[in-house]
Amino acid sequence: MSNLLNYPEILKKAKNELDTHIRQNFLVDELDIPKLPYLQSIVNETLRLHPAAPMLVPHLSSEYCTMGEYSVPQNTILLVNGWAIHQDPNLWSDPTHFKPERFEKESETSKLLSFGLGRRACPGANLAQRIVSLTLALLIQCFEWKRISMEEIDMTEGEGIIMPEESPLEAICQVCQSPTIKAIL
Ligand code: HEM
Repeated sequence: MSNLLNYPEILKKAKNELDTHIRQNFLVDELDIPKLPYLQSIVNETLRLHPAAPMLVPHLSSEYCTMGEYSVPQNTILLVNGWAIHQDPNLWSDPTHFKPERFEKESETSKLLSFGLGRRACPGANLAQRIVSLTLALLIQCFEWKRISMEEIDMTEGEGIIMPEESPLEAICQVCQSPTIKAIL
């Protein structure tokens, strides 16, 4: 939501996608998510710039191995800096910019490490993506969002093994004008 409040044109585009694909006076449902590629791109771009697990989960080498030019002895703790990989200018164009459109190119999604890769990748990835997408879709569909002032939302990262914002988000949200949605809420 913080990024969407800093980029109102992206929020508007997501709202238009919802208005186009969801029948008037119906709440968006989990089954609608595949019809909302722009919303999914917003979720991907958020996980790229602000990965919930920026260093993934520590791994331990069960035997001697090599990684690129490095020799890794047995029983070494290995950390993957997903956050840095997600901002590598050799992999992403304009990497520090919040730009969901980059995921219109399907190959971009395969570069994401938000849920890890391989045998120990997150088994909850599918569930997490569905829940996050549905929650965001409902927040956009049901409320009009505004910043509390003209100032941009401060995106400074806080400390911790997950990636919080340093200052909690404060925003204005008003129930949207649709009578059906008003009645449901
Ligand atoms: C946005 C939400 C989530 C994110 C960003 C996330 C991210 C991750 C990451 C990065 C890893 C480590 C992968 C690696 O080191 O290669 C992981 C592991 C794991 N995640 Fe998630 N996760 C999320 C939600 C969930 C949910 C909803 C569940 C369960 C329902 C779950 C269960 C697990 C488990 C059990 C592991 C350990 C897998 C293993 O070591 O074999 N996660 N997750």
